[in-house]
Parts: sequence; structure tokens; C-alpha cells
Amino acid sequence: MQYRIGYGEDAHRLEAGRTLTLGGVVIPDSPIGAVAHSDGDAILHAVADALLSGLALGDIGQYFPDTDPQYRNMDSKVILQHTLNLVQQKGYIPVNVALVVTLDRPKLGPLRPEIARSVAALLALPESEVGVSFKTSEGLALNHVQTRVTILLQQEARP
Ligand SMILES: Nc1ccn([C@@H]2O[C@H](COP(=O)(O)O)[C@@H](O)[C@H]2O)c(=O)n1
Ligand SMILES: C[C@@]1(CO)OP(=O)(O)OP(=O)(O)OC[C@H]1O
Repeated sequence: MQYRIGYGEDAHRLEAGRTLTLGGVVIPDSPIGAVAHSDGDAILHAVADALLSGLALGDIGQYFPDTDPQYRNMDSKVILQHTLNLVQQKGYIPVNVALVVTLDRPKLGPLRPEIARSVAALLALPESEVGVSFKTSEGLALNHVQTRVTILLQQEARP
């Protein structure tokens, strides 16, 4: 059985008057949201990069350049689905995901199950295979969101 580990990161600046979307979940009543070319979903971007890195397939900027107007405001679920397809074409599937979001505000704890469920559904995994942690920056980066992700990939058994 062949296994590969993938690692991904993403960060976005946060500004008032924008939407904050994390793991495909719109964070309700957030006073700040991501400045980005796409919807700025720092979880989905980091998960997508982790999928690609596990198989040395590059990063999402190569597939979805932020200079291309067709990707403006795009739904990051499309990015994740594309990278998952690439991984599956190489004969691998995700086994489990561990992700850490660093964000000072708003508090995300109450949304942990919803975010885990959303990421799990997008990766066709049970919710129990998606670990979600939140950290503050202790005030060092108030207008900033950062996500770090590790993912285990397993080669699909061939009949
Ligand atoms: N946006 C956030 C950030 C953190 N939490 C939770 O707060 C606890 C303490 O975080 P520290 O960074 O001070 O260690 C921890 O249990 C986090 O889950 C949160 O809910 N939302
Ligand atoms: C997703 C893309 C493309 O719209 O742009 P952003 O939303 O700015 O996100 P980032 O994680 O900085 O880089 C990947 C980009 O290619």
C-alpha cells in the first residue's frame, strides 16, 4: 500500500465589508472578510494545495492564476474539486485531513462541526477524518487569516 503526505498553507488579508468564507461555510456576521481574487476561502485553498503537494503536482496558482479575470470571485469549491480530480486521476484518495486556522476574530469554535462536515463532504470523507483546530495569533495579526493543512493520501487498491 502506497501512502503520500501533503501539506498546504494559505493566508488572506481581512477587511471590513467583505465576506469571510472558510471551508465552504460563510461565517455569519463576521465584521471582516477576505481580500482575494476568488472568494478567498483560506481553508479550501490550503486543502487544495495540500492535495497537490502530496503528489508533487504544483500549487493552485498554476491551475487558477490570480491574474486571470475568469477566476475573479470564483467559488473555491471548484478549485478543490479540480485538485481532487487530479489526485484521483493519479490513483490516490484522501484518508484524513488535519487543519489549523489562525484567526483572532470572530470565534469559530461554534462552527467547528459545520466546517468539518463541509470539508469532509467536499473530499468524500467521513466527518471523523477531518480534524479542525482554531488558534488566535494572540493579537499579532488581527486582520489576517491563515490556514495550515496536512493530508494523508492512499493509493487506491486495484482489483
Ligand atoms: N478564531 C478563533 C480562534 C480560537 N478559537 C478557540 O479559542 C481557544 C484559544 O485559542 P488560543 O489561540 O488562545 O490558544 C481555542 O480553543 C480555539 O479553538 C476560536 O474558537 N476561534
Ligand atoms: C485562488 C486564486 C485565483 O483566483 O486567487 P486568490 O483568491 O487570491 O487566492 P490565493 O490563495 O492567494 O491564490 C490562488 C489564486 O490562484
